[in-house]
Amino acid sequence: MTEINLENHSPELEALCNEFRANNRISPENFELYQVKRGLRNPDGTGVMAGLTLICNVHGYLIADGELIPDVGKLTYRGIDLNDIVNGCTAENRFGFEEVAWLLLFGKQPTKSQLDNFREVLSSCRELPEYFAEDMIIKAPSKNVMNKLARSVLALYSYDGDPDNLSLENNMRQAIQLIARLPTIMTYAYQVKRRHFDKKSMYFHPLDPNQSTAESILNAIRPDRSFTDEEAKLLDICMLIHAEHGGGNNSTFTARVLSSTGTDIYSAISAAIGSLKGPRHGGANHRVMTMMNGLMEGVKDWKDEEEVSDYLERILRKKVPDHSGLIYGIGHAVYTLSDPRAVILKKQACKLAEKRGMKDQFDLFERVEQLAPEVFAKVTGKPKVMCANVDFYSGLVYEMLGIPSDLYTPMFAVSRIAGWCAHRIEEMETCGRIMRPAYRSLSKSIPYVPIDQRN
Ligand SMILES: CC(=O)SCCNC(=O)CCNC(=O)[C@H](O)C(C)(C)COP(=O)(O)OP(=O)(O)OC[C@H]1O[C@@H](n2cnc3c(N)ncnc32)[C@H](O)[C@@H]1OP(=O)(O)O
Ligand SMILES: O=C([O-])CC(=O)C(=O)O
Repeated sequence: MTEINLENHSPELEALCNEFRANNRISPENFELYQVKRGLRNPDGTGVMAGLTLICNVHGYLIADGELIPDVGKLTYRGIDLNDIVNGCTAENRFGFEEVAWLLLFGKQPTKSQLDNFREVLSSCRELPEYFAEDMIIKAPSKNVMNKLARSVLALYSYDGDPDNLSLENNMRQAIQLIARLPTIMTYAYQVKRRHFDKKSMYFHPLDPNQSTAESILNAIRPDRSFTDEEAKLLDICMLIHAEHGGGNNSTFTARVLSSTGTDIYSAISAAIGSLKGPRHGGANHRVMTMMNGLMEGVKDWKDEEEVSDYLERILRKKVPDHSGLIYGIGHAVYTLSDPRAVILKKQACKLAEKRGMKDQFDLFERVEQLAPEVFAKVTGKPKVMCANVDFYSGLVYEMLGIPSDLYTPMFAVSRIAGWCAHRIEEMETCGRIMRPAYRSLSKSIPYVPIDQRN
């Protein structure tokens, strides 16, 4: 008997893959033929309507006479414009992430005393269960912090005295604890990754209960624990604009799909983290920076639009690593003319770049944002209104804030957990039916062949 060598590119593995290729072709025309909504998208690109929500609205286009008309993007949390939340918190010079988490979970802006109370509860829940860090994080390091977040969230099930109780009260307790603990898990996982894989020092600074979530993250990742109020407030803005994006984004939908089965919160949230890690979703913020670093090296004159366009064309033609053919940070399933979060981040990135002497880098990002749609149209022959999405400028802001690249996508997760929890609870409290779409089968009936008659 030949042993199967499972090493990458081994002839045996290649033979197995060829077996798969020979028996698993579905031609793209079949999607149209059977009216299957590839990617759960209608023929005009809009999403298939899969649910009702009170939590958020994502507006990116208008429909007039059955035609999709591109529009300026608008994002509202519980009916309130995201820009107004950011401007309100900035004008009052206070942190906003905790307030947004309350708004998303409970449906109304908190009063001052409700907010003070909620902040205290969150900070009292930040510590991890006894021996959790030792057993789940330090003893089993992961190269990837998102992977460690997902595994840790799943492991929290075993530390919960009542993990499968689906009452609103229990879901709410678990949600609040998860929102508070995920940043702690993230910073511990990062320290362990640094020590184990990067051979650098690892430090676990004590938590300070008086700090906001953004401050506690900076406290945990800076070797000397120092940061300015301005830096913490900017990180807080980054967190609140990533906190929620409707029920249809892939990770939130994942959390809702799992929740619709009646599974526990830890299973649903760890699956959502796995979804967010993907480079077409939250993982794009990390890929944007890798892509831009490649572009900075590959383009001699950053101001030369032709040279930048040529490089973007090479990306789309899959000639540049990672050979995905994607210009990361550009395009969106809903937004057309603009993603309001990218607009906010761009403004912050520009301000910070001027201060940090990184204006040339910022200008190059802006050039890519402007050129990408026309290069896309040239290469695909399909003109498309596309804009920078939330992931385009976030990595640049994080880099200028001294946040390590290992934490770009995890920062998204520790923010979005507020939205995931709100949607899980909404799914369980207001829907109550298992999600179960259909797949059209293209297989034909064939007879079973006894093993000694097969060739
Ligand atoms: C937090 C977030 O998730 S924000 C999004 C983060 N992701 C990225 O930045 C990755 C780059 N962008 C993309 O891949 C896409 O624009 C997505 C995933 C965001 C949206 O994808 P879709 O909803 O399928 O976009 P849309 O319907 O406009 O796409 C039409 C076609 O253009 C392609 N396309 C869209 N954007 C890009 C891009 N930036 N680079 C290359 N091709 C693109 C799509 O892959 C799709 O190709 P297909 O017809 O061969 O399947
Ligand atoms: O809505 C989407 O498809 C992706 C997105 O921007 C998000 O989840 O923030």
